Amino acid sequence: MAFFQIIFNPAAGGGNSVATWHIVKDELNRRGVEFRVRTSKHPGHTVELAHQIAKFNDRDDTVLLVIGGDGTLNQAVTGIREAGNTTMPVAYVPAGSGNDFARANRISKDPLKVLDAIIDTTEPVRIDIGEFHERTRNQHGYFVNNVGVGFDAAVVDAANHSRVKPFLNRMHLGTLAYLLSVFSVLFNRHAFEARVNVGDDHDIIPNAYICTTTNHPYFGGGVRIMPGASVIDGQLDLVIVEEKHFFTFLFLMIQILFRKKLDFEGIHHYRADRLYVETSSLEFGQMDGEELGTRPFELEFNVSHQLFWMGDLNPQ
Ligand SMILES: Nc1ncnc2c1ncn2[C@@H]1O[C@H](COP(=O)(O)OP(=O)(O)OP(=O)(O)O)[C@@H](O)[C@H]1O
Repeated sequence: MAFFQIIFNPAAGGGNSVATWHIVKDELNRRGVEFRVRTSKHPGHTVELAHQIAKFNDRDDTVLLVIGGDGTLNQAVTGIREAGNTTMPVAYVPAGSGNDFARANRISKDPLKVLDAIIDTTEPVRIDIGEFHERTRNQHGYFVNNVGVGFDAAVVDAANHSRVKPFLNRMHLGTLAYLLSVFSVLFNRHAFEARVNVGDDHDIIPNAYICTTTNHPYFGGGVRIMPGASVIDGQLDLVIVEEKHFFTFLFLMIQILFRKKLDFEGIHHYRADRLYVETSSLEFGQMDGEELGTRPFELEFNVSHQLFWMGDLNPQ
C-alpha cells in the first residue's frame, strides 16, 4: 500500500473542506493507512509544501494526496513540477466549490468512495495537464483545467474581491455569491481583440470576450464549454466566444449551457498540442480559478503530463 503525504486546504469550498478532511482522516486511521498531513496556512502555501515533499521524498511508494479545490490541486501539481519530480503521483479528494477537474475525470463527490478508489489503486495513470508561458511578465505555469482571459477571469476576480462572499459562504450560499459575480461582470463587459496562432492558422478575432484554453470539457463549476475535450488526447482546446451584441452573446452563452455542439458563428475553436494567443489590451486572466491579474497577455501553451493515483481512468 502507498504512503500518503497529504496536503489539505482548510479554506477550500468556503471552509467546507474541513469536514471532508475529518472524514478522510478517520477512514485512513480506521484502515491503518500510513500518512502524514500538512495544512495549507496561507494562499499559495500548497506550492511550497508540494515542492518540499517532492524534493525531499526518499520513498518509492509516496503518493501526494491533495484535499481541496481546483486551485489547491493546481498548486500541488505546480510544486511537484517546479521541484523537477516527474515520478510522484497525485491523488485527489475534491473539496472545493467548483471541482471541475473532478467532474471531468468522474471523481466522486463522496470522499469515502474516492478514498476507496485511491487506496485500491496499484498503478498510476498518466493524464494531460496544460503548461503555459506568458511572455509579457515572463511567467511560467501549469494548469489541470484551464487558463482564461476575459469573462471567466473577470468573474474569478469579482468573486474573490466580493464583500458579500465570505458572509454568503458562511451561510452555505457560495453558488449565489458566484452568480452575483457573473451578473456584475456581464453588466460591465467589454470585448477585446485576440490574435491566435495555431499551426498554419493565424486569426484575428476583434470582439473576443471569452478566451479560454482548456484541458477538458468543463469550466466555471460545471459549464461544458468544450464538449469533446479530453485529458488523454495529448491536445488542448482553445475556445473563443465573440461578443458583438449583448443578445447574440446571450444566445451563444445559452448554446454553451445547453447544447452539445458549439458550431455557431461567433464561437471559435482550435485543438492542438501547441497554441498561441495574445491580447493587445489589459485583460483579467485566471488559471484553474486562481487570479493571474490584469495585463496584455501573450500566452504560449503546450501539453505536459502528470501521474495521478486515482483508480481506473474514466474521463468524460
Ligand atoms: N490557510 C489558507 N487561508 C486562506 N486561503 C488559503 C489557505 N490555504 C490556501 N488558500 C487559498 O485558497 C484558495 C482556494 O482554494 P481552492 O481553489 O482549492 O478552493 P475553491 O476555490 O473552493 O475550489 P474550486 O477552485 O474548485 O472552486 C487558493 O487560492 C489557495 O491559495
